[in-house]
This record gives sequence, C-alpha cells and structure tokens, in this order.
Amino acid sequence: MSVYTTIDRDELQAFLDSYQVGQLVRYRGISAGVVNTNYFVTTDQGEFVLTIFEQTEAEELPYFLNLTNFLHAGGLRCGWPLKRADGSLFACFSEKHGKPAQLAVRLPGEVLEKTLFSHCRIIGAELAKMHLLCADYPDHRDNEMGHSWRMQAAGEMMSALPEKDQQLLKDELVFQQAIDWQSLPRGVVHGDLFRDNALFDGDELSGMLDFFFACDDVLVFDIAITALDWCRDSLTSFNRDKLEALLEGYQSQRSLSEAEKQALPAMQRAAALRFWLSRLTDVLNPRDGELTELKDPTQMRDLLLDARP
Ligand SMILES: Nc1ncnc2c1ncn2[C@@H]1O[C@H](COP(=O)(O)OP(=O)(O)OP(=O)(O)O)[C@@H](O)[C@H]1O
Ligand SMILES: N[C@@H](CCO)C(=O)O
Repeated sequence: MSVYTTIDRDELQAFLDSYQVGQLVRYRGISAGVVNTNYFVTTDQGEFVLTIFEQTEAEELPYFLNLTNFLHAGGLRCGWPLKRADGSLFACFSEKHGKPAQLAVRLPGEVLEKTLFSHCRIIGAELAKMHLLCADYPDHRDNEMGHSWRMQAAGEMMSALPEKDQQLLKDELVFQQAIDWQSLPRGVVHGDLFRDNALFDGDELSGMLDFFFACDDVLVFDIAITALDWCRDSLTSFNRDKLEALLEGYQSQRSLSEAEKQALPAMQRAAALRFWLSRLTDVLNPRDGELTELKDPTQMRDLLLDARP
C-alpha cells in the first residue's frame, strides 16, 4: 500500500504546525509500501513525507526513529524523522485517528524498476556501512519475524496452500531448523531492504528507507534479504552475477567470514521463506484502505525453489 488512513487538510496543517515547516500547499497519498500510510506533503518551505504508523505502537517507535537519526548522523544515506518543535520525533497524528505519525524530509530520486550490477554494488556497500555503524547503536530489539513467528505463520497458512506448496513449506521448515544461526556474526539488520526501500537519483543512491523491520539478527541474513530483491532479472529469476556484485560492494566495507560465506545459501532460502510467509499472511488477512498494495507470495515461493539445490 498504501493509504489506510485518509486525512484532511486541516488536521494535516495542525500536525505540520508542530514542526514549523510552513503552510501546506498540497499533499497526496503514496501507493507504494505495504505496512504504513504515507503521503507526500508540499509546504511553502519544502517537500516532506508524512508516515502514519498503522501497525507499530507508539512505545516501539523510539527504537526505530532513534536508529535512523543515529544512522543519518553517522553519514548513512537514509531517510530520518524531523524533530518537532518540542524536540520529539513523532506524535499522535490527530485525536480522530489516534495513530502515531512522523514527518521526514523527502529524499530525491525514484525506486528502481530494474537493477544493474552497479546498483547491486552500491546497495551492498551501503548495507555494510549500516552494519558497521550499528556496532555502536546502544538499543536492542528481537526479530519478531524469527523462528517462532515462522512456525506460527506456517501453521496458519498451511491449509490454504496447494498440496505441493504444503510439502515445500514443511521441507523448508525442517531444513531451516537444522541451521546454526548462533555462531554467525550478529548486529542490527535493516530486515526489509527491498528495491522499494531505497531511492536512486540517477546513478546515486539518495537513501535507504523504512527501517521498521530493523532488529538484532544475523548480518548475513540481511544480505540475503537484500539480494532476494536486488539480484533478480525478472520477478522470479535470481541472477548470481548480481549477487557477486552485491557481495563485492558489501566486502568493500566489511569482509565476510568463511562461516558467513558458507551460510549464505541457507540464508537466501530463509529470506525467501520469510517473505513467502509474510506475503501469504497479508493476502489471507487483507486490510481496508483507500489505496492498497499486496505483493504476490508466489514470487517468493519461486525464489525459494530457485535457491534450493
Ligand atoms: N523520506 C522519503 N523520501 C522520499 N520518498 C519516501 C520517503 N519515505 C517514504 N517515501 C516513499 O514512500 C514509499 C513507501 O514508504 P515505506 O517503504 O516507508 O512504506 P511502508 O508501508 O512502510 O512500506 P513497506 O512495504 O516497504 O514496509 C517509498 O517507496 C517511497 O516512494
Ligand atoms: N518488502 C516486503 C513488504 C514489506 O515488508 C515484501 O516485498 O514482501
């Protein structure tokens, strides 16, 4: 999606007043994204993006918003929340909606429709910079879409799948349970670095977006998630040369250990499984909204099939 929360001009101006970013000129809903409501907002002082958090509780937001501020301050190319006049990074959008919201500066550029080797190298290098910077991030968060979630989601989805997919899912869960994640280097991961979570302005990365799945996890799993979407030629065909380019970019900043290199194929399977399950969950539990986007789970199933020997 998506616009799940429809807003009006007066409530938007009232929200903008707490940021001192001038008078509202125009605004429009953004159709991209699945989780939150986003609007492009133009005032007489600049271009901004309003995000209304649809699933994240206010108590959880400081982890994510402080993280993006920390990364921005450390020189990472990323979107970050503006401070309100009282110094806070978010507020309830309006009494009527009762949902927390943030305002960010609109970054230039577009989401890439197709990736080149050069894009894979650039995103790999930026991901490694994020991993390195986060070694000093003081806060912690568990991955809510880790092993327990995976087992629960698989249980809920199983009966809705055709028999062949049920078998694939069962086999993959068995395979994944045998992987030793504990011995691999961990840190803060982005967790969802798909193409639509980065903007390119010409050949330049203007920024990574949407850190709302960030958490502590295995770093090479984050590489596998990123590769899942950046290293494809079409919706379902994985390009191993693009993976090499991404790894080259990544290793220009942070070297991978032998154990991480060995673990990568299993992590690619874990990444495809994670998004197969989350997309299935979204499709089977659709949410109401004015503009909504649902992503096709079968693409992730096919990437999982492709990643298996
Ligand atoms: N700071 C920004 N500058 C420019 N565009 C932005 C910015 N933040 C968000 N956008 C635009 O809004 C879109 C959706 O944003 P985002 O990915 O954060 O939404 P989401 O619903 O959380 O998405 P996802 O499905 O990836 O979880 C982006 O793809 C981008 O086009
Ligand atoms: N990036 C996710 C959606 C948001 O988490 C996907 O493509 O399924």
